[in-house]
Amino acid sequence: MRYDYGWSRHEFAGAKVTFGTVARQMPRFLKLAGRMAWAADRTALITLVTAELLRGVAAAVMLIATNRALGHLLTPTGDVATVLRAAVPAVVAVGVVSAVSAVLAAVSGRASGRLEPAVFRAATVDFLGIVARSELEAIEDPKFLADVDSARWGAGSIQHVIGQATAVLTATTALASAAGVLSLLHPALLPMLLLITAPRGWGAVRIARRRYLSTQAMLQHNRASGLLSDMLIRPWSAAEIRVHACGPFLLGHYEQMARVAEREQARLAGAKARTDLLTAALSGLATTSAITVLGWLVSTGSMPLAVAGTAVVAIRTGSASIGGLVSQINSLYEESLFVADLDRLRREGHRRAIPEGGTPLPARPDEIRVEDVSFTYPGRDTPALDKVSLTIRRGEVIALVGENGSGKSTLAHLLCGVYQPHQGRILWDTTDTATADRAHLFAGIALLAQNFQRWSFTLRANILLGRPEAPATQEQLEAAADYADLTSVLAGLDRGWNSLLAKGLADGVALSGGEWQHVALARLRHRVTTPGPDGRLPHLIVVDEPTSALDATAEIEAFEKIRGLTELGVSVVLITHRLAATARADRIYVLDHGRLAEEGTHHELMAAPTKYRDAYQLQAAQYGIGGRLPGQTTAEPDPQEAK
Ligand SMILES: Nc1ncnc2c1ncn2[C@@H]1O[C@H](COP(=O)(O)OP(=O)(O)OP(=O)(O)O)[C@@H](O)[C@H]1O
Repeated sequence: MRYDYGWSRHEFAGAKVTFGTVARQMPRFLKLAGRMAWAADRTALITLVTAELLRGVAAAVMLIATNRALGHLLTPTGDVATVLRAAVPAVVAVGVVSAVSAVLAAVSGRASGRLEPAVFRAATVDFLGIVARSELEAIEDPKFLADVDSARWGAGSIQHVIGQATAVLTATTALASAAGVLSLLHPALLPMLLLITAPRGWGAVRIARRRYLSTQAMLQHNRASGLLSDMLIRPWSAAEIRVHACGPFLLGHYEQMARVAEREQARLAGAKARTDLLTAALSGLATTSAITVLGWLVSTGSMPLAVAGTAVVAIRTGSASIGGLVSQINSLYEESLFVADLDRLRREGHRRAIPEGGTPLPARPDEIRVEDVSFTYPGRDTPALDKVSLTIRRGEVIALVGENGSGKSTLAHLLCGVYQPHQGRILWDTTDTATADRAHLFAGIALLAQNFQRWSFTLRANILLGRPEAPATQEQLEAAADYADLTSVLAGLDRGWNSLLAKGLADGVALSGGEWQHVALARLRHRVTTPGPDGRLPHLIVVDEPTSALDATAEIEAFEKIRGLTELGVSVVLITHRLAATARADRIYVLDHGRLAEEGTHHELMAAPTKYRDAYQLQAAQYGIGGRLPGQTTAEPDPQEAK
C-alpha cells in the first residue's frame, strides 16, 4: 500500500534544525507567544511575570541571608547563646523569604493555569482561521497540509512556551543571584558551577532535537494511520468493510504502521537513555572535581569554612537553577521548534490566503465570459482545462457535459472563484475576476456541489448555512422547504426543524441520499432568495451533479425547480451526465479532455454527428423509450419552447 512507503517517508529527517538557528529565532517566537498571551489574558500575564521575577529576587535574598546565618554559626564570636542570638535575624529572614517564595509560586501557578488555556484557545482559533481563509489550491496541496499538521502541534506548544518562558525567567534571575554571590565569595566557584551543569545542557538539547526530528519525520505516517483507523471505525465505510471483508486488510495495515511508530518510540527511548547516562557520568565527574577543589581550598586555608558552607549551598541552589534553566531552555527550544511551524504556517497562510479587497464586481452582471482559460492541478502534467472559452448571459441555463475527468467540476470551481485561472481570464461584464474583490465574487454565487456539505447540525442549521451571515425567519425556512419538497422529509422527523442530522450523535437521525439532496436544494433556494449583509444576491447558480441520488423523476423535477430560479434573473450552470436535463438548457458545452469540443443548443448538437448526439442516443436507448428520456414529454424538447 502506498501509505507504507510514500506516506511514511522521513521527509524532514535532513531538516537543518540547529540550536543556533532556533536560538536566533527564539525572540520572534517569544514575541508571538507574548502577543497572544497579552491578547488572551493580560492580567494573568502581568501577574505571572511579576511573580516569577519576584521569586528570582527572593532566591538571591535567601542566599545572602543563608550566608549571614552561616557566618554567625560557623565563625563563633562568643558563647552559644550570643552566637544563636546574632544568627536569629538571618534565620528568620530565610524563613520569611521561603514563605514569600512559596506564596509567589502559588500566585504564579494560578496565573499560568489561567493563561495557558487562554493562549491555547487563542492560538488554535488563529490557526483554524488561517487555514479556513486559505485558497482551495493551498488546502489541496500536500506540502501546505503537512505545514498545517505540524502547526497544529505548534498551537498546543505555544501555551507551554508561556510557562517555559516564565520558568526561564525565574531560573535566570535565581542563577544570576547565585552567580553573583559565588563570584563574591571566591572566583573559582562560578566556573565550577558551569562545569557541573554543562553536560546536562548538552544532553538535554540533543534529546530535544532528536525528538523534534522524529515527530516531523513521522507526521505523514501518523496522519495516514489516523486515516486508516478512521476508515475502520466510521459509519460511512462500515457496510463495505463488512460485506467486502476489508476489516482484516485495513487492520493488518494499521498494525504494520503502528509497529513502525512503536519502533520509532523505542529507538528514541534507547537514544535518550544513552545520552542521559553519558550526561550523568560527565556531570558526576565535574561534581566530584568541584568538591575536591573546595576541600583543597578549605584545607589550605584559602577559603574560610563559612564561605565553603555557603558555597555548597550556593552551588546546590545554582546548580539546581542551572539544571532548571537548562531543562526549561531545552523544553522551550523543543516547543519553539513547533511554534516555528505555527509561525511558518502563519506566513505561508498569509501568502496563500484569499486576498481581501480588490476591484468591485457588478452585483448583477449581464454576462460572464470565460476567455481562453487553462488550469493545471499541482503535480499534474496535463491541464485539467485547456483554453476553454464560453459565455453565460443573465437568466440563461448553460449545461456542461462530458466524460468523467473532462474538466467540468474544475470549470465550476473556477467560475465560483475557488480556483484562479493559470491562463486566460473570467470576466463579469468587463471586470476581470482575477483582481476582483473575492467577497463580491462569492456573494454572487450559489453552489450546489457534487459532494455538497451534509452538516452534522440540525435541519434548520443545514438550511440557514446557505446564508449564515443573515438572520432568517421561519417563513423563509418554510418557503425553502416548500420549494425543495422537504415537507415530507420534515413530517418524518420527530423533532422537525430541530432534528439533529448526525447519525453518530445522541438523538441524531440519518437521512437517505435523496433526502439530503432535498435539504441541499432548500439550502440553495434559501441562499438565492436571501440577500447578504451588503444586500447582494447570487446571480449565478453552479449545480454540479448533486442529484445523482434522486430517482429519475425526482431528478428531472429538481432540475426544473433549479431552472425555475432563472425567473429571479439568475443564470444556471448545470453539470450532469443525465442528458434529459441538459436538453432543456439554452446552450450546451461539451468538454473533452479539458478542451471545449462542441457547443450549441440541443437541437443544433442533435442535428450534426456530435459526441453529444451519440451520448444522448445511447442514454435514450438504455431507457428504451424511443429517444425520450425519463421526465421528458417530447422526444427532443426545444429549449426555447420550454422557457
Ligand atoms: N484536486 C485535484 N487535484 C489533482 N487533479 C485533479 C483534482 N481534481 C480533479 N483533478 C483531475 O482533473 C481532471 C478534471 O477533473 P474534473 O473533476 O474537473 O472532471 P469532471 O469532468 O468534473 O469529472 P466527473 O464527471 O468524473 O465529475 C481529471 O483528470 C482529474 O483527475
